Amino acid sequence: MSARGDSGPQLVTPSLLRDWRLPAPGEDKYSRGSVLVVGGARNTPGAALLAGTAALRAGAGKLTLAVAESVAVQVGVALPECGDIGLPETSDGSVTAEGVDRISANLDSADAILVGPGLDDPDLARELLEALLAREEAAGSSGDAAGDRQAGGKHDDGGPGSGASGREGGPAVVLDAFALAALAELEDRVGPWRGRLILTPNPTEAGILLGRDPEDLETDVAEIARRFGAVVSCQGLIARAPGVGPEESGLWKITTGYGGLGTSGSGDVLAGAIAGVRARGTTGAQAACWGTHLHAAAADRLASRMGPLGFLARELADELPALMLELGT
Ligand SMILES: NC(=O)C1=CN([C@@H]2O[C@H](COP(=O)(O)OP(=O)(O)OC[C@H]3O[C@@H](n4cnc5c(N)ncnc54)[C@H](O)[C@@H]3O)[C@@H](O)[C@H]2O)[C@@H](O)CC1
Ligand SMILES: Nc1ncnc2c1ncn2[C@@H]1O[C@H](COP(=O)(O)OP(=O)(O)O)[C@@H](O)[C@H]1O
Repeated sequence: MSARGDSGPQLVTPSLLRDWRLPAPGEDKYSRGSVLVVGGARNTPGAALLAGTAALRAGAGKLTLAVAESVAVQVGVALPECGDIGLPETSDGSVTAEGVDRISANLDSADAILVGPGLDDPDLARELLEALLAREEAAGSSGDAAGDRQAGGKHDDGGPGSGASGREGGPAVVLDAFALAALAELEDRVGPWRGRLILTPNPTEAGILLGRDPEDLETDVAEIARRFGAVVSCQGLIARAPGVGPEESGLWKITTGYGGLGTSGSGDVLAGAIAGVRARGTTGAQAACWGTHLHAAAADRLASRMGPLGFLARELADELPALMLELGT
């Protein structure tokens, strides 16, 4: 099914989502997938909490938050449903790349890894991504499990009606916030993640990925997807790169949401919701379309109850289960 006709992007309507059903809940938390969030500097632990909460509200079965060690205990208490891991940090509380060893087992077992919410240092974020990519490159060259997954993995990222599972190609990698600025500097090293990368830039971050100011967002989001071999969700537009799915490319647009979504922490909730849906076994495009719709529909719902401004990002996450129920999944 072509996602983009001559008239532009395919609209993500409730009826399209009903035809593009989420995986059945399965028997236990393991069948609903696990999410690892890497972020949460000492000054911004809330971003990791918001993202993790959204992942669970979107139905993910297990959650681990890897955050600066000075705030890890508090994060674990604030969200008792998560496992938490303390990462090495600078004297300012910024997470450093040395922590990758501490999350090695989680990187191997997670279905979706979300990097970025609450990272606060551009240089350290780049070093963290470099360390994660180096680990992938080493796994690929030694032919171990992770490398086999990449080599043999299938990235059948079909559109509505596709029964493709997103798990077979290895863990999805969702990047947000400072991890996006870091990725812009690592374009030539992104190979191991191509086909399982999801990017959630706001328009500022889209400009950083493009290396110029955005002009026409439909064209620009598709360009970012193509350059990074990714699915991209930006301001209600979702693009899938050629080669990520069985079709050339795809472009979708959500029909819900408005400027009230621009509230502190909203982007963290969006990234977490997409990671949560992806971990359940969807494809990248399905996760991005579903997560972006749910995030925006949650804002519409809150606005109708509370008014157009003043709702909190964490309240967006709380709306997700009922919205999924209404869509029959
Ligand atoms: N409750 C919380 O703890 C919250 C934490 N947040 C976190 O705060 C951090 C900043 O997010 P904002 O949306 O305020 O980002 P900004 O509006 O400061 O910047 C937008 C983007 O520009 C890039 N950027 C910013 N400064 C840069 C620099 N010096 N060098 C290179 N690139 C740079 C990054 O990609 C960043 O995401 C993120 O980690 C985000 O997750 C926010 O999401 C708000 C809520
Ligand atoms: N007018 C709008 N239409 C659709 N989505 C919007 C609109 N304004 C904001 N959003 C969504 O809200 C998100 C806000 O995220 P962001 O600005 O990154 O928040 P934060 O960094 O504080 O978490 C955007 O990424 C976008 O998905």
